[in-house]
Amino acid sequence: MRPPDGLWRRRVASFGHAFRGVWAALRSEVHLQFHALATVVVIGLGFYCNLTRLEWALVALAIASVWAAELVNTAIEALTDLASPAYHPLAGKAKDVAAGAVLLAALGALVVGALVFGPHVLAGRQ
Ligand SMILES: Nc1ncnc2c1ncn2[C@@H]1O[C@H](COP(=O)(O)OP(=O)(O)OP(=O)(O)O)[C@@H](O)[C@H]1O
Repeated sequence: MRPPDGLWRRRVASFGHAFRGVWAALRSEVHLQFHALATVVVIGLGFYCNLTRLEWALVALAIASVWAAELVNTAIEALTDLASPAYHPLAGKAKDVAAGAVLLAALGALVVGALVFGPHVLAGRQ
């Protein structure tokens, strides 16, 4: 069923807000710029290694989870700085926990990268 026009406009606007958020974070966060570079390198390597569909799916999930964790971390950092510019143990906890989410996503991506690309690299050396 087709939603009313106003609903479509709101949905399109929501996408716009979301892309604006990604762009704003990308411009301000050096970590995200590094992720962008790493994403391009990994995708290039994926084509070079001729990954299977399942391998691409794992790599895509790993890339997306690191981006998602980094974006949430950026949002929590901004909110924490707004709510508590002065030192507060809870503000520190919020930032540390958010950073922990990025760390776990990055470790997971590292494992996926090693398991997916490792055999291709080893096969290439034989
Ligand atoms: N308002 C605060 N109150 C208490 N501790 C804080 C506060 N702000 C930052 N911290 C502590 O300092 C650490 C670093 O905070 P900071 O805001 O510099 O983030 P960061 O990890 O350097 O991220 P980025 O480099 O992306 O800005 C936090 O993880 C937290 O432990």
